[in-house]
Amino acid sequence: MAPRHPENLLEVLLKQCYLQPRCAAGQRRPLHVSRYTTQAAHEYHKPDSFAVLGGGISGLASAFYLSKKHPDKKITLYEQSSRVGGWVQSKKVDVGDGSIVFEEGPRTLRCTMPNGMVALDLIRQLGLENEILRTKKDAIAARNRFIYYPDHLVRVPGPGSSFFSILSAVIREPVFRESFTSILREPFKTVPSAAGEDESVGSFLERYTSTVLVNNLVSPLLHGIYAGDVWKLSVNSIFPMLPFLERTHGGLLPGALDLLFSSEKPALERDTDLIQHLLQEQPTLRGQLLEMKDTSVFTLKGGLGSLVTRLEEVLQQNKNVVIRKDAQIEALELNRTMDTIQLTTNLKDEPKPNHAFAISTLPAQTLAKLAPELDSLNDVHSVTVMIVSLFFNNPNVLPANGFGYLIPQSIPLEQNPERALGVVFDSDAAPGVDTAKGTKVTVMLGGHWWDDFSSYPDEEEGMRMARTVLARHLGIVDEPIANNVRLLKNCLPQYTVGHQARLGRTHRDLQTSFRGRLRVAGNSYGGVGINDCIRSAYDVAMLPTEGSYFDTYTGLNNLGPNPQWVKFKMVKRQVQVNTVTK
Ligand SMILES: C=Cc1c2[nH]c(c1C)Cc1[nH]c(c(CCC(=O)O)c1C)Cc1[nH]c(c(C)c1CCC(=O)O)Cc1[nH]c(c(C)c1C=C)C2
Repeated sequence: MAPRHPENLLEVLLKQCYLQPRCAAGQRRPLHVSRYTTQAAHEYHKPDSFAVLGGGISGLASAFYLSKKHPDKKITLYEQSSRVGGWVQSKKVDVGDGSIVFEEGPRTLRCTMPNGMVALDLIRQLGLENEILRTKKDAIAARNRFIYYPDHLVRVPGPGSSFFSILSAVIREPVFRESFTSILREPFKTVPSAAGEDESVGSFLERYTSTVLVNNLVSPLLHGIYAGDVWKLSVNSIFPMLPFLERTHGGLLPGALDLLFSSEKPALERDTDLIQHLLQEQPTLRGQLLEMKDTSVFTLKGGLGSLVTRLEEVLQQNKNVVIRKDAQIEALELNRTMDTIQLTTNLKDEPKPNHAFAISTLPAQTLAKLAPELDSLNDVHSVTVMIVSLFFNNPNVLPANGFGYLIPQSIPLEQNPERALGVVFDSDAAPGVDTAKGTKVTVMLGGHWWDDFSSYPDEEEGMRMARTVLARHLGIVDEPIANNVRLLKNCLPQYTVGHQARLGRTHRDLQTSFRGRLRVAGNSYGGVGINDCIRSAYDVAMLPTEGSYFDTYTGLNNLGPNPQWVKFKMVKRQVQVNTVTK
């Protein structure tokens, strides 16, 4: 399956860029007029102070980038709770012979291009590069990934697997056998020519394969990223390369073959722009990326919570940045006379702050409540996940080692009454975080399975469910010596069919109703991972805050339907970005 971002291709680009001191600039649009460096034609508005709404990773990163780009401006970050960091939180627990870190949200970062590049650069700017703990590409967690089907762990063959091991897996394992024979049962299926309409990932891939294959092999992947339903998530938003190849080649197969063998490779223009920009701005990033080339995923000493803790520290050291915790935004509107963003808050000393412009990193539906003009955002709903982590003092409690496993949608609920999505083998996936000897695992429950639920299990019930899953699936009946349960209510936005059209409408609504004074960033729009959030913060904060184009920037400029594609061509080890393909 094609990755969401053409990582391999971009890795090639980067490697070439490392080798060449100067990356060939795109012919289509010279770098000096890229969206990151566009200069105002004339100044007509002098921003005074800026607001950032929401203190999760996107809000903190937005405030950080704004403070770098506008060192003389006052920036106020408003966070409704008493702590910043949002879903990113690490809890250290001492157990007898050492300590363990429970991640209450995301647990690792990946060096994918280009968003991972921005995250890595942020880590460097925060002075955290020596805190990085890597899981190498040849580590057991990177090599062993499992699906649970129908009643046992099945190893998914990876890129290095031999033809015979794949063949033997297909013959032996029902999950593969049923998937592939189901395609053979539907050999004369007609694949309608692409109408350009968005559809679900499931329905797109079903046209080329089968319902059984989608349920068995694709749904678990989307459980692990979005905790979402493969039949509802949008193919245009999640795997944009697939419909692009279908559209431009009249089918997925010719498109995939072309991708494999052609010297010109497609990529989203917004991504190639960013790569070129970052490599020019931060020359040392090349070396850092090279150092990470053997890394599958990484975390930080103390867990990913160290990232938000450090961001908060750095912001607090900046006298121009104010972090207001326990600050509830009650209303948000454009003050048409002053051309500013007028907030109404619960703050006694600052009930009606006025800002030259604001970046909202609030969840889409929360923003839609504050700004009814942005009603398309009401449809970006989120799912709830319960994260149950358990630590056993037996270092060999797992029947197999690896990243962990995901549970496909094809497992009927009678066989998955706990509605588990998957289990992460944390001790393998992120080794080196804990000093205590033992095994740490995390059971993820809920997601789209809980869509219609009006209430969720409490901590005790969650723990009972997780232990039942571990006993049934892995035979683990040991008593954990430490545990942690966290309910993440509405933590993962769902990019369902029509997501990009919604973003297109929101972009226009932001322009007409807020004239560029309100921009958006965060996980509701262009990606749900930490890398995506940091990239969205970078994008939105780097846009000009004054000038003739100011009114048109919303943070969604390049995220709507019909994104711009470019083609790379390698010429004498340099990269040319020169062909635009619609
Ligand atoms: C709250 C739980 C989350 C689930 N998915 C995400 C979160 C925060 C976001 C996410 N997870 C992954 C990606 C892809 C990019 C990547 O870093 O590889 C994204 C955007 C992959 C992933 N899924 C799981 C792990 C350990 C990873 C690696 C990165 C990470 O730590 O997030 C496990 C996992 N995540 C979720 C489930 C249900 C699950 C099950 C085993 C939901």
